[in-house]
Amino acid sequence: MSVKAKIGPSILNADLSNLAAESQKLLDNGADYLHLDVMDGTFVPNLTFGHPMVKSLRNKIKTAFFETHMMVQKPEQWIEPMADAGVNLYTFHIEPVEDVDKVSRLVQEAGMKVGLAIKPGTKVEDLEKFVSIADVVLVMTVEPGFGGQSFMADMMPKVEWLRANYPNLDIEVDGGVGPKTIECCAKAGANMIVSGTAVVGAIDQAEVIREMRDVVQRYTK
Ligand SMILES: O=C(CO)[C@@H](O)[C@H](O)COP(=O)(O)O
Ligand SMILES: [Fe+2]
Repeated sequence: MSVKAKIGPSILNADLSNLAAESQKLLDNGADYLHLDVMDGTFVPNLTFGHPMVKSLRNKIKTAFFETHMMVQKPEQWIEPMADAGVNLYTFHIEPVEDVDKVSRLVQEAGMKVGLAIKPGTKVEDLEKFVSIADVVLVMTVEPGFGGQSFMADMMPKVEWLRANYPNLDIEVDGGVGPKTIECCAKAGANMIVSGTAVVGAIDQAEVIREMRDVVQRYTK
């Protein structure tokens, strides 16, 4: 296996009125990348922010790696604006998309890496046919839409299956991940860890990030 352990805090439950400072604090505390949750109120029953907010954040934070987790019904609609906003990794859900290959190509042509996400109810086999075009696959460990939910350990067989079949693939987990659930994710084979509440709400963010990275590193060696 030659994948790197990376911790990407989700800023969903941070103080969004103070997004740049909250994001910079996470980076200063050791975050490897920022996970920006974009929700359109249709694909999921919640609404967050779009490319204008991401672009404003990019103006303040020049070099960090930005992932947008696109919980939207029409991911093809936001490719150009998100590329223009300075997004590095454009992760979209395959469920509402008719032609995943085509949308992935458009993401690449716009200069971003491709992330493909599945909801808890989606079989890993549905993702398998697109793995070759993906830079990252995201296995959701909660129903998308809200931060602060409980981790679904029953999603781990999907991660195990992906790791067994794709030793060098970047496999991300998202939802309810923190110090209590990290071992389970790392053991299954996840190497990109999204963590919202557990990191953002921590008294010592640096310690929580370090602790989770250490656990993942033990399994990625
Ligand atoms: O995409 C989502 C939720 O839909 C996530 O990124 C969560 O927002 C992560 O937050 P926690 O579950 O870690 O609090
Ligand atoms: Fe997310």
